[in-house]
Amino acid sequence: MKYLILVPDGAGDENIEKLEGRTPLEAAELTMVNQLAAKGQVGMVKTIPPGVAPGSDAANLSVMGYDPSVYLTGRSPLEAASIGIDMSDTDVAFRTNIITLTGEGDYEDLIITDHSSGDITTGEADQLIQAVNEKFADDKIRFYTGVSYRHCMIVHNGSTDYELTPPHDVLTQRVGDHLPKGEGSEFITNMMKESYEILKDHPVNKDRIARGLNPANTLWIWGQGRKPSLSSFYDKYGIKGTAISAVDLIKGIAICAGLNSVDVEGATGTLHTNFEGKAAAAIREYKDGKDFVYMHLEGPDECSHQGDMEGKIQCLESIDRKVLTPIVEYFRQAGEDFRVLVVPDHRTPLAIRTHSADPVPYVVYDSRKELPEDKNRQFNEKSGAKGQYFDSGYALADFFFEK
Ligand SMILES: O=C(O)[C@H](O)COP(=O)(O)O
Repeated sequence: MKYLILVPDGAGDENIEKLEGRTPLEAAELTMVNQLAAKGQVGMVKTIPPGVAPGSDAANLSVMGYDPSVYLTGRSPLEAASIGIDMSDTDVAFRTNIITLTGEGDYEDLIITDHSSGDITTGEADQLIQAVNEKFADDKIRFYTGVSYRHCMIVHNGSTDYELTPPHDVLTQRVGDHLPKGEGSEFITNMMKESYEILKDHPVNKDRIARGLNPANTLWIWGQGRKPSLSSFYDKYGIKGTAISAVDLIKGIAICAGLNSVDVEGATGTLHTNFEGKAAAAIREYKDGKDFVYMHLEGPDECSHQGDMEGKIQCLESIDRKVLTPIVEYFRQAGEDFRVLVVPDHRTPLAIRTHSADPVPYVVYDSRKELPEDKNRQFNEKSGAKGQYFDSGYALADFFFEK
């Protein structure tokens, strides 16, 4: 028996007037997932518990079977595990985006324009992180390079008691309206402000500007937390698995849960990721004896943050055609019994360009127990609303992995 959980990050959305009232999941040509839906179960699941911020940290923990209210200590500590940072119990990890600010005048009057600095390459970002460490690193603070615009700051004997804002939640807004708050947060604000002076004229950014790309001209610090402690996935479900993702968050969750994590060349976390390479990596894992693959694709979420509706639909179609289809075809050709769960981790409505905690649709298909075909059963919000509702991602995971 083989299991696949495929997560198109942020794929959930709202009815869109430009799509004649359809959602991107309805408008996209999703041949394979809707073929599975027609002979499988479709419903809705609330991946974000009440009172928890709707981020991919909480949502993917939930879908993987872990209650975020219990296990989530913060986003950055999970990413730190993937980066290879051995956090002590007194360390605090802070997610450190390098973002694009635009405008003139005081730092506080600049505009938060791009949380991803135009999907800056990791190689470029690493040069900027080196410059940041030259300025700020000491025996208490150090920055570590992650993936693209996503990095990590470790503070030894740090505090987590600050109110910090994810930059993708406040795009197009004024810096001064979203600076860190809380006792002792001044050191974070000062680093963010000073980083602008270091980075805005850095050669990497002069080159990016010359190429018409968004510069990565300031640090934006958030997502803080202490070292996580997840129970073993194998102890929970009795199967061995692998996570395949471009981003440290998913790799980190997998590592903390005792799952394998596989890197794929050309996996970028964007609309232009190596879809085929990710599918091929999953098939290799199954051939190598793994029972389960957690396949995460960040692209739909990033398109939503950029307000790119066409890109989101294109990304959803690529995931269906270039990732899900070859894996299902492998199962069928290999004569494997298989069970597939396709579920967004959360909604990222294009209208707000950030996450919402509203329920998302799921498809569960089991090759051993096909339902009578009903082509009205589809992978989207309207069809899902007619099916079984799960009040948590981990309840859905328990259902999905039940023997
Ligand atoms: O900062 C990031 O990695 C993403 O923009 C945040 O969105 P996510 O929580 O859906 O990954």
